[in-house]
Amino acid sequence: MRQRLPVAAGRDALYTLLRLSSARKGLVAGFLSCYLIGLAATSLIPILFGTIIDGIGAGWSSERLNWTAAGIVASIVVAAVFLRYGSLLGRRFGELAAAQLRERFTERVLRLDLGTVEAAGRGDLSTRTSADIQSATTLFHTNGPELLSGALEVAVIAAAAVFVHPVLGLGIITVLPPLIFVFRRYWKRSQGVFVAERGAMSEIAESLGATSEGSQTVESFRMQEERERATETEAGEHQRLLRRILGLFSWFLPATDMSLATPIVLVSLMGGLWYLGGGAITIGAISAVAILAMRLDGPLYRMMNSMIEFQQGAAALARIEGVGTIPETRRESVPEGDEIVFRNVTFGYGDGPDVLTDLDLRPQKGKRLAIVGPSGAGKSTLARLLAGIDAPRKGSVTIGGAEASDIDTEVLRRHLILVTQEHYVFNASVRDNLRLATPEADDARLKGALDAVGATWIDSLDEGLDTVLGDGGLELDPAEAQQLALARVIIADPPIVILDEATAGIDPDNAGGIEAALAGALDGRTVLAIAHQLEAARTADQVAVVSGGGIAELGSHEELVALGGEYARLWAAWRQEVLRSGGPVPPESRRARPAHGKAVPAAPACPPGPRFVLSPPDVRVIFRAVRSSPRRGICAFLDDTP
Ligand SMILES: Nc1ncnc2c1ncn2[C@@H]1O[C@H](COP(=O)(O)OP(=O)(O)OP(=O)(O)O)[C@@H](O)[C@H]1O
Repeated sequence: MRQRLPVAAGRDALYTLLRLSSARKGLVAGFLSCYLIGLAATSLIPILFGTIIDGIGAGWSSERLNWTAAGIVASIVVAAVFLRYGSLLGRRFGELAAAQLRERFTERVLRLDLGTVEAAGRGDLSTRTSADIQSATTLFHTNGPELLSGALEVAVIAAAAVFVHPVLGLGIITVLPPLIFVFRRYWKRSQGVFVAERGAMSEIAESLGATSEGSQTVESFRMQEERERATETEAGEHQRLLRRILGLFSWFLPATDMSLATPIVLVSLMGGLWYLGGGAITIGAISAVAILAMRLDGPLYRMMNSMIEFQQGAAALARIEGVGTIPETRRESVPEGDEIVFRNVTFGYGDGPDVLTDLDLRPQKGKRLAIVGPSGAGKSTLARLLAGIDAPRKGSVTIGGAEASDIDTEVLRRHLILVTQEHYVFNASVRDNLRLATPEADDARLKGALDAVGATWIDSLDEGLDTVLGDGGLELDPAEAQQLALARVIIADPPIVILDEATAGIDPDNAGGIEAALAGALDGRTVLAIAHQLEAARTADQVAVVSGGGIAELGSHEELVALGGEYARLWAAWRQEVLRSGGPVPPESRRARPAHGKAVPAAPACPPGPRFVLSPPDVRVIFRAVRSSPRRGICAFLDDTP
């Protein structure tokens, strides 16, 4: 059951908006002052225009009329300069506030418990880190300033109209109560729908991500239709919400249109009747107030147009702020040393059954421990517990005496690195990607680490370590990305390394060599290598077999093969599999041994061609064949399992 990340309440999002604004009081004050001066200047234009009309009627001198006209030109210039500068300040404020929002969000996300992220699903977090951040950023540098400047313009126009003629000016103000009513009603009804719409976007991202990541499984299990149906359901829900938003717009827009038409009709009617009735009003005043009423359209339409994006931004901001409401798990323990102890560990996921039960394990310090076992036995779970991602239900997993799940994340990272099959390549140079954990590492160290993991592709890059990776740069394939991650581990050089199928994405013919090189580079570190490729187990100092919820066997490769238990069976099965698939063969098999156990000279390297798995009764016959016909291209690997 997925547990979506929380969404902050609307007032919390508003509070963030105000807090980010108050952090840049100078810019906000500059923006508001410039806008006010600019808007006052624009409002002066119709007032002066009305004055000219009345002045002509009153027989003003041409000099006086010219000066008034010059006042209009000056107002235009002042308005242009101040509004432009105000807009620049608004955007500058928006960019800075958005940058601060992004930084705060990144910090919060990095502090999140991996378990929380996993429970929410990646789509939720990735939509918040991409589309939501984008929308919230637009809120700060475009829609927010537009709405604010629009509201200011409406206020200044209304004030100017009241200044020209208090009674007619009230005609303009009549637009405000119905508009505020319509806006409020619309906002109340729509904001929840906008938040739901963003959530539906996350679901689609989650679904598409799962389908593309698991494409092989989808194909293998013929799940295409099921996945299509799931995506269609989520897209259908998203469409339904978009229709609701359009439905809300279908009454909001006509209602605001009607409200907008009211003042101009009212002002013309009132002014005309008043003038014709011989009231104390001039044509100039009526013209000025009518022009001001007409100018209301501009800011109000601008505000309406920004509304959808503003609401999407506000919904996005509530989702971003929601991440900050997740209580932070305090991790305060500090390990003393690097000794690892699993003691009576019982663990299961969520409410599910126990995966591990009363497991005890004490890996030897500075040695390489291979963890093997059947699929689903709990090997990766063991790694997650040691990496502090999950805490055991019972018992303890300690590093240097401190509970792994309670060690401060920064401290834990210095002690331990977990390398899985998932590697993220940052949109930065190879050098920056490698130096993430160790900023002080020099180029020689970076190159040495790349060599150790067989990343020869670096030599073919014209710009070497300066080559930019990711979007717009060099796209690494999964195996190369994995090599980069392994090189990063060598550079970071932590005392404990967990390799969870870390070479699984690399071509099997090279994986063995890389594992060996990696083992050399990590010599003296405590390495827990979870291995499907049992070749890694053969070369490890110790092998632990995870089975039945605990450690079923523990010992060296030779000891466990001699024991003839679960490991011996796994080893035999793996070799059979390797032989069948024509992959790299474990060294013991390369040396053919007759039934009485006397070693024979190693067979020459095999050319590509058909391979056969032989059962023990065939051994002698084939031996003779290989010895007597070495040039016939027969290449035999003898299965020496009992
Ligand atoms: N996040 C999870 N939520 C629920 N169950 C999980 C989760 N991860 C693993 N499991 C279950 O826990 C059990 C142990 O899984 P784990 O991945 O540790 O096994 P494994 O030995 O590493 O398997 P494999 O060799 O196939 O990777 C399995 O039954 C698996 O389905």
